[in-house]
Amino acid sequence: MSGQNPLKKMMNNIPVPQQKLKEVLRVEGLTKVFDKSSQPIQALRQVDLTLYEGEMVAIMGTSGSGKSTLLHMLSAIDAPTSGKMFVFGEQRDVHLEPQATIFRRNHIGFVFQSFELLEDLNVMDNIAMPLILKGLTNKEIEILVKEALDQVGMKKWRTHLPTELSGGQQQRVAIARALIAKPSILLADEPTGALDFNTTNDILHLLVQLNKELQQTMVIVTHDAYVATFADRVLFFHDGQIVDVYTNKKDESDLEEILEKFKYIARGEQ
Ligand SMILES: Nc1ncnc2c1ncn2[C@@H]1O[C@H](COP(=O)(O)OP(=O)(O)OP(=O)(O)O)[C@@H](O)[C@H]1O
Repeated sequence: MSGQNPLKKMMNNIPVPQQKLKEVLRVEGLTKVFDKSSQPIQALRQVDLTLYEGEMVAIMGTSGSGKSTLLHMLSAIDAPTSGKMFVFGEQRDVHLEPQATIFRRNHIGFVFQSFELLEDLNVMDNIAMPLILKGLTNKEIEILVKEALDQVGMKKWRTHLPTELSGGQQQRVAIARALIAKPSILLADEPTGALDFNTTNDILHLLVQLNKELQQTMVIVTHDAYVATFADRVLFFHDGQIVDVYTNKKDESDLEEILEKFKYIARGEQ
């Protein structure tokens, strides 16, 4: 999309949350260029974004618009080409090792479309993994895992292997694992992409419940407008930029309005 595209004009009218919320993570001028091949790819272009405590944000956008790249930058899985990152208001350089690993352990929980559970470990041990890496004692781990199993409704399945679980159950375990170390932000890349409609609903209700109970900031990348209706804000990406934002009213008009915006953005691609 060129600088003249009308989508860019909408940036002036992006609504921000009304209340004075506590800032958790902020990025300014985040840019990512993949330049290994002969033709460099600009995956993110000067993205500015603030994430607030306890909010659920959905990210939608056309394929290749930079959604996953943004999550990789926010979680310090990969480093941006340029831009600043602020953690609880303080500018931090979290993209170089060993700071990147420490930042991820302390601040980030990640949920993937394909669950990414360790196949040889049972449910309890998969959930415990971030705490083992953090060096907690066995007693501390036991208490926290028990609490997490209750939160995601997987107590009965605690000694089972991932291969003995349904997709929805595996995602419950993955969510428990992502949240057990009480991260500042949960990042989820298409968390319901591999699930059927009913299981998607179960997982979304679980995420909303945990978001409320724990005041957990969540960012969910999704292609599914229905999934986006569960969020407080929906950010629309196109060509490496946030081109629009929708604040959910949490009523029946949301789905229609999100679909409209998404269709408009997809048309802007042509
Ligand atoms: N490791 C990489 N090396 C080179 N190019 C990459 C790499 N990762 C992503 N890209 C490119 O960056 C752009 C953004 O990709 P990204 O995966 O962030 O998009 P997306 O919005 O998540 O897409 P999708 O919805 O299809 O998953 C694309 O053009 C993609 O080809």
